[in-house]
Order: sequence, then C-alpha cells, then structure tokens
Amino acid sequence: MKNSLARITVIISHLDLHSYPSLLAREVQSIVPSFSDVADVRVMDLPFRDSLAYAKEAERSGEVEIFVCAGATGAFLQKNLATPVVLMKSTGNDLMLAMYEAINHSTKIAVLSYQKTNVELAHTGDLWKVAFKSYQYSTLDQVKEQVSNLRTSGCEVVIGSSMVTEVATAAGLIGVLLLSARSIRLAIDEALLLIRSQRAESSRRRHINAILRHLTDGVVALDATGKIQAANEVFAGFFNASASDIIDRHFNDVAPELDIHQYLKSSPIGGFLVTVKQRTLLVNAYPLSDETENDGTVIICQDTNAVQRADRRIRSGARGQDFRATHCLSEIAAAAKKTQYLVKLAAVYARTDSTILLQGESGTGKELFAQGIHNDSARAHGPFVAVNCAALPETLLESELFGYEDGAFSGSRRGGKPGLFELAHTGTIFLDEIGDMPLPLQTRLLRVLQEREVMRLGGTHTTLVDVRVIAATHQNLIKQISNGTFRRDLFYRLNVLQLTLPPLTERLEDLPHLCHIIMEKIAKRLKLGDAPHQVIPTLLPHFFKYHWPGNVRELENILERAAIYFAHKDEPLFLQQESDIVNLIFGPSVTEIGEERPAEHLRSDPALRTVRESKQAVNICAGNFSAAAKLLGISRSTLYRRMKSNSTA
Ligand SMILES: Nc1ncnc2c1ncn2[C@@H]1O[C@H](COP(=O)(O)OP(=O)(O)OP(=O)(O)O)[C@@H](O)[C@H]1O
Repeated sequence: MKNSLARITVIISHLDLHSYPSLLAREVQSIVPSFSDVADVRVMDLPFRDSLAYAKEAERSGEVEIFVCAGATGAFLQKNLATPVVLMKSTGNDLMLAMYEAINHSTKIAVLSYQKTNVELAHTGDLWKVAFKSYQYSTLDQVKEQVSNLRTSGCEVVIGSSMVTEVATAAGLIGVLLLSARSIRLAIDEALLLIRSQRAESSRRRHINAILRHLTDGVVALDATGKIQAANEVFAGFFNASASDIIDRHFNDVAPELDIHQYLKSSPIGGFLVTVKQRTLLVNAYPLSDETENDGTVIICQDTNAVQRADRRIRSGARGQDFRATHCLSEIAAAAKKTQYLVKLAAVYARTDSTILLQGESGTGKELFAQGIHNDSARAHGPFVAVNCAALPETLLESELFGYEDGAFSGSRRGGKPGLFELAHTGTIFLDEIGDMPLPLQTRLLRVLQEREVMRLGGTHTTLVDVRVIAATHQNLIKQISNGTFRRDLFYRLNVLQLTLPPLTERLEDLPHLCHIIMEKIAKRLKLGDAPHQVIPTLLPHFFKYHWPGNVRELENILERAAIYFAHKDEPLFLQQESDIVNLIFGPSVTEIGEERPAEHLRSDPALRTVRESKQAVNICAGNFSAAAKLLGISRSTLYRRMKSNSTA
C-alpha cells in the first residue's frame, strides 16, 4: 500500500434539517489527516436520499475501494452495493463518553439506538443518579416520532447517531453523538486492513489468470455446486465461448458434453476422451477438497491433436530428425499422357487411407509420388517417415522400425527408443526397397499391418499406431514370391492400391518440362542465375536418344554437370564447341549414340558392376555413400544393394 494510497470514502448522510457539516462529519474530518500517509479518505456529507446514487457512481468509476458508513445508512448501503461497506460501530466506552457529555447539559437524557435498546443503561443511571431512558428505532419516521415523544415528556438531551442528533437538534433538544473519535478511527483502520487483503487477493488472482492465459491446456475451476469460478480462453474456446462469458455460469450449461457428475469426485480422476465439436479432448479432474470438505474441482482438458503433435516433436527431437515430406503432387513434371494419368491416380489415392504399393525402376520418382500423396492427404500435418529397407542390416532395421525398450540388448539406449512406426503416428511411413526386407522382418511387418499396433524389442505391451503405409520397390515381387524371398501374404497386404511408374524412356515427352524444372532447382541451389537453361536445347536431342538407366535421378545428375560446365564455358579449361559440351556431359563417345561405350554399358547392366567398382567409388568419396552413388549414376539404395550382394557373392 506504500505505492498507492488506499481509496476510502466515508459517507455521512443527513436529513437536510439542520446546518452543516453535521456532528459526525466534523468528527471524521478531524481524524482524516492522521491517515494521509496510507489513505486518501474522502468524506461525503450527503442528503440521505442521494447517498446510494452517489455511492453507485463512485463504485462504477472505480474511485473507491471501500466505503465507511454508520448506522441505518450503512446497513442500507451494505445491502445495495457490491463494494464492501465497513460500519462505524459504537462501543460501550462510546456510550459512557456520550453519557458523560450529556450530563454536562441536563439530567433528562434519552438514548435512541438503531434496532436495539440498552438495558444496562438503567444500572449505569443508578450509578450516576440520573434516569437514562433507552429507545430503539428502525426507520426515520420512528426517529422523528420518538424524538417528538421525548420532547413532550420533558427530555432535554438525546444521545444517538448522526441522524438522531440531527432530528433532536431540529426539535429544539440537545443532540449528543454516540460515536466516539476512537470508533471512527477503528472503522477506518478496519477498512485499511480490508483493502490490503483485497489487493493481495486481486494480485494473486492476476497471477493465476496470467498463468491460466499462458497455459496451452484448457483449465476451468468449479465451486462445490459446479459453478465456474475461473477459466482460461483455451477452455472457453473448446465451447466456442470467451472466458469472461462463462464465469459464474453453471458448468453443465457451458459444457454439457462433459457430464459434470463424473468429475465432482473426492479423488483425482481422468483419462476420459470426450468429443466436443469434432475435437477429441482428454479430460482430467482434480478435487479441491480434503476428505471432509468439498471445495470444488479443477478440470483440465487437452486437445488430443495437440498432445500428439507435442509427442511427435519430443520423439523426433530425441532422434534429431524432422519427418517432413517436402514435395507435392503438383510439382511432378507430367507432360506425357502416362505421367498425367499417374498423377491423377495418385491424387485419388491421396484422398484415401489405404496402403499403396509403388513399383518402378530406380530413379523413376517413387519417393516423390509417396511424398506428394502424403502432402495431398488428410495426414499432411502428420509426419512422413521414409525408411530404406535395403540400407540397414536386419537387426538394426528391426530396432529402427519397431523401437526397443530400456535394456532390450547390450548397448541399447537408456530409456529405450521409439521405432519409426511409432514416430509416424498420424502420418505416413514410406517403406522404400521393401523387396529387400529380410523375411523375419516381413513377418513382423505383416503383424503390424494387420493389428495396427507395435511392440518394441524387449517390450511387454503394444502401442496402437495410426499410420498409412506406402511401400516401394524396383524389384519384381511376384518373382520374389515364387523364389521364396518375399511373403505372399505381405504382398497382398501391401498391394491394395498400386502405382507403377514407367521408366523415363517410356515417357520421353516429359523430358523438356523435366529439364526445365530440374535446371531451375539446380541453378537456384548453385546460384547460377538463368544462364544454364540455355544449354537445354543443345542437350535435348541427345537426351531423346539416350536410354536412361538411372531415370530421372540420372537426368538430375547430368543436368547438374551441364549447369556447372556451362557456367564456366568461357574459361580456357573448357572447350568451346557444342560437341565438346555434350562429350563433357556424357563422356567421349556419346555423340555417336548406338556405339556401345564401356562405361555406359556397365551402367545399363548392373550385373557387370563389380565389388571393386562400388568400393572404389565409396573410397573416392571417403565413405560418403550418397556421393559415391551420385558418382556411379545410381541411387544410394542400389549402391547398398550391390555392395551387399557383391560382398556375399
Ligand atoms: N516427374 C518428376 N518430376 C520432377 N522430378 C522428378 C520426377 N520424377 C522423379 N523426379 C526427381 O528425381 C529424383 C529421383 O526420384 P525418387 O527418389 O523419387 O525416385 P525413386 O524411384 O524413389 O528412386 P529409388 O528407387 O532409387 O529410391 C528426385 O530428386 C525426384 O524429385
């Protein structure tokens, strides 16, 4: 209260019967300066009929924190105002002081009190050899009537409230104020204490509201009857309302979907899933009571979508990966009728949730289509988790896919690790090179696809996963089934929807468009400006004749080389002729397409690749498989596969 003075208004009402200020007003005015350090005390000496209107206006403008008032006016204001009214009350000591003063004037004394008679006065009168008479009143008319009777009966002094003294004085009697300066001071002290605790309470409420405002969960506090005492905007928002609108309303009227009787229990309960306006809320309730007294309940509601998003962020954060698909179906170059049909079919598949099997040679765009389908589907906001089933040894692939519990095997991480299926929850898992998945894992995968739940390695319980599966392979799975390397039942589980991407040579109409969009990306990435596009017309005639064993990925690599060479074509290092550029891109003999070049022959016939060739590439690239695959003009997974099959050969 040091910083801002307590705002107190003392209301003294009069009847317009006498000159002012009244006795009480004068008494209060004499005390006010002693509070000037802690309070701004305003004294209002008002006609009784105006006191309520004045107090209401002061209340509305916020200029007052507490009213102080006496007697009947005080009781009247207490009933009609929301702001607290502290009453100035007379004590036994006040009565003694007033009697002492009255005796100085006359021995014919009466005491007129609001709604009480002072029976003990008779004995006190005996002591002082004075006959004190005590009367009570409830209304102003009664005061006037009593005073008039007293005058008729010969009474000369009337002790009472400010109003009583005013009526007595107007009737020609002596009025003595019952309230002492000490009692007035006590009332102002009480008002100060009340303001202090009010301020502490409202500061606590402000803090709690600030906390509630910043919570991402919906929180509501109810009293024992189910009336809302506090709520944050998140909670109100679940019910299309604002927090200020729902305070003081009954919980059932605001949130009928959340059957209140479930939550008004004496011990915490929770884990309820409730659908509210197409949103699923996870609801927990905590009683505010002890064993004996029910003081209300706090209910916390979480949007399950937000919980899942946070869960994914934590889990993917723990793995240091960002499971996002970056491509959309609209990015796919599709000039050929075949490709256009496939993009349309993919768009239809995106509207469903069924498993898809993507087939096609390496580099034909299987992952691009998988990402496009995910991003065009209702799961677009969920994760897109791509796994290359050919890239990892069996045991590692198993723990990657299904995760493991703490201590599942020696060297396993403390606290265990979620598998990629769990991380793909509410999104899509892309199982690339599914034809290379070892048979025991095929069995586990089949179970996950059937049950839609996973059990971590070393685990004892299963976790439900809501995942769309898109599998891809360049292999002929039917052939693999017949030679026993792929499970027939898994094939049928995967082959619900099917998309077969043709090799680039079967959709050469796509080439010009592909060249431009790929060159655009390369030029942007390498900051080469628009210039590299100029090389495309020179290259296209050759591209139409080429047999593209690495499909679009190979096209990307050639265009990147072309862009770099073209950007430096003026330097003496590079030759100036068109044929030289083409040679630099394809190698020396490509201008005579049709002649077999050893390098190209090797590239088109994987069987001729040797362990030495793959290993050499990996060595040259210092163990970087992506760079080595790029060097060889094949995909990373093809390189893995070749290294693997060659090492076992
Ligand atoms: N129609 C297309 N339009 C634009 N880019 C394409 C198209 N097809 C493929 N690509 C690009 O070619 C590259 C290879 O595509 P992707 O990785 O999807 O092929 P893949 O069939 O999954 O290959 P692999 O089987 O070797 O993993 C990617 O950079 C992809 O963006």
